[in-house]
Amino acid sequence: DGQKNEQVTYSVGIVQEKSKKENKLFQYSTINALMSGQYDGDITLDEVKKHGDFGLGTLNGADGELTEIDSKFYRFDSKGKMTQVKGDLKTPFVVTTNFQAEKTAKITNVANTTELTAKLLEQMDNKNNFYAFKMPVKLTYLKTRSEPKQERPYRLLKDVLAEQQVEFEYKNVSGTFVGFYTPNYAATINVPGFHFHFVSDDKTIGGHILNLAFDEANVQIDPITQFEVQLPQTKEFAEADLTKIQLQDIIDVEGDHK
Ligand SMILES: C[C@@H](O)[C@](C)(O)C(=O)O
Ligand SMILES: [Zn+2]
Repeated sequence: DGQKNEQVTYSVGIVQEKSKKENKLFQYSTINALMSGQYDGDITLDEVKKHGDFGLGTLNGADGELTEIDSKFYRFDSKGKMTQVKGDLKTPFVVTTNFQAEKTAKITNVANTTELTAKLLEQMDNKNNFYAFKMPVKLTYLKTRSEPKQERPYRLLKDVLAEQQVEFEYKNVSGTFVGFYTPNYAATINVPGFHFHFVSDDKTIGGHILNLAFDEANVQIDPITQFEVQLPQTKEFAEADLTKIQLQDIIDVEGDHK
């Protein structure tokens, strides 16, 4: 009958509502506690990564600089060695978020962290939010620090870093820049202003960024509108006087003052 057999197919697409990340920064302990010498936390990295896949901090004993990318944790130690660390290690201070870029911005001709922070501020619509920044970048210059594992009785972080901070300088290093911004009103909770760590693509170079330079990169920007602080339930934390840390002490510890 010449009836054309039409093959009719229906494809049923289940529209997956893109799961809106809860847009939260999770942190364990506070920067004031870390600055006060609270170097032994009671949370493991496996527990931390339940709260986020992107972050930074340190390990118990202030044993090096910790950076989290895609839920993997890397320690850059005071000998300049980077290792991926196991999830059963504990941390006294860490911040993490499930990174989700709201926008990406091209940044060019950055000669130092001062210029970088100015360019990042230009991209921030609300400076009373927290922010996370993720930036694959080829750094033409990188200066980082780390510090050795501390022994009890623990000293203030500013004294540890003043005497034992080890600085490293590199040229032409490609990797991932991990940055956070905390509004000054939260300065006793987290590092006020900007806090930058780095992990090279070959996982050999990183740490806490003291200075950097690069020609061009696209920074992914994640405004964060909630933050959750898990307080250590250690005896030392319960007995610590966390009111003695001065804002200037934190600024001095975080930046490059050479
Ligand atoms: C270990 C510290 O150097 C830390 C947490 O990276 C920081 O306060 O910058
Ligand atoms: Zn740091």
